Amino acid sequence: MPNSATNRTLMRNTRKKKTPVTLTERHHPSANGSSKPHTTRTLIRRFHVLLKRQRQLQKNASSASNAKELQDVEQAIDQLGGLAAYQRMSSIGQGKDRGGGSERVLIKWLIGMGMSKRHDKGPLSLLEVGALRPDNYASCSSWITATPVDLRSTHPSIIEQDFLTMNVDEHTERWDVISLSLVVNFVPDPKDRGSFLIARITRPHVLAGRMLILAHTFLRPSGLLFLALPSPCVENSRYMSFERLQSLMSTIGFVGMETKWRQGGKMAYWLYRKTRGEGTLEKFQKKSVCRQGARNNFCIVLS
Ligand SMILES: C[S@@+](CC[C@H](N)C(=O)[O-])C[C@H]1O[C@@H](n2cnc3c(N)ncnc32)[C@H](O)[C@@H]1O
Repeated sequence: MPNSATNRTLMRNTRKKKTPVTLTERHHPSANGSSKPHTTRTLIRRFHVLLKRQRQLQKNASSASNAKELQDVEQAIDQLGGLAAYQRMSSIGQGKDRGGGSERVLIKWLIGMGMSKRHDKGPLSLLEVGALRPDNYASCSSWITATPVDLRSTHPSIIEQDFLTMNVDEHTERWDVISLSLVVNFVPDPKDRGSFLIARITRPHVLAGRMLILAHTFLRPSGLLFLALPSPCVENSRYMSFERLQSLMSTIGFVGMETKWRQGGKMAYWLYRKTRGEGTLEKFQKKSVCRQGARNNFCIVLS
């Protein structure tokens, strides 16, 4: 069960005290930018395009033309404010005035499953990976003890930690719930990653698969995984579909409990329960085309 020792152990190894980004980056041009939904979305989209191009160019940075373009792309990312500005924009997008963040979907599902009333078992320990706000679960503090972590902390209460480098011995079967909301589709620049080893793996689809497998390892038996992705990742990807995702998840060892999405919508959400993996990972070790035509390239590979 969650306790302050959980947080203390994590913090002892990894935590760096951070000044809230709202204080440190007030000087940056994008810090005072408009928070109109349109502006926010446009900036987030621009970030995605630049980050994707950056990854493509990094694969062959030894060619002179690529190196030059890479420099330009990195300059453009810096001009937008880098990961800090991207996080700020995503955080604005999560605001209550925009319908709130994904945590509202998870909380509703957990309440529906009776999790807010299991008084004898104590509060649920929830690891929130990719947390932009420290208090997403504050309204449920009597039955959820949340531990927010992010690659780049934007608040002193958010632990600065790469999920992919969390200590496996320490975290195996430790968590009741893990939230991966808009994280599996987001693989930032290697220089934003703490670990050199992980930094060398730049293939986002491999990191995405690794996150899901780690989440399975870190959950208690029958623990719950909350996954949120932009709908196009499954609705309009060359390499991913709802069927393939379901098959991949049951291979890792997740059984679907809840799903929420609508055709042409922005977001898709799933709640899975940890179970035993079925079959072998082999089928998911390589990209496999699900749809032809002009599609996005979102993909998850289990290696
Ligand atoms: C698009 S934001 C999503 C924020 C929020 N969870 C939401 O649903 O709106 C993605 C966040 O995930 C974080 N992130 C990505 N990979 C991560 C990793 N391996 N470990 C921890 N945080 C990670 C990024 O730093 C970024 O702040």
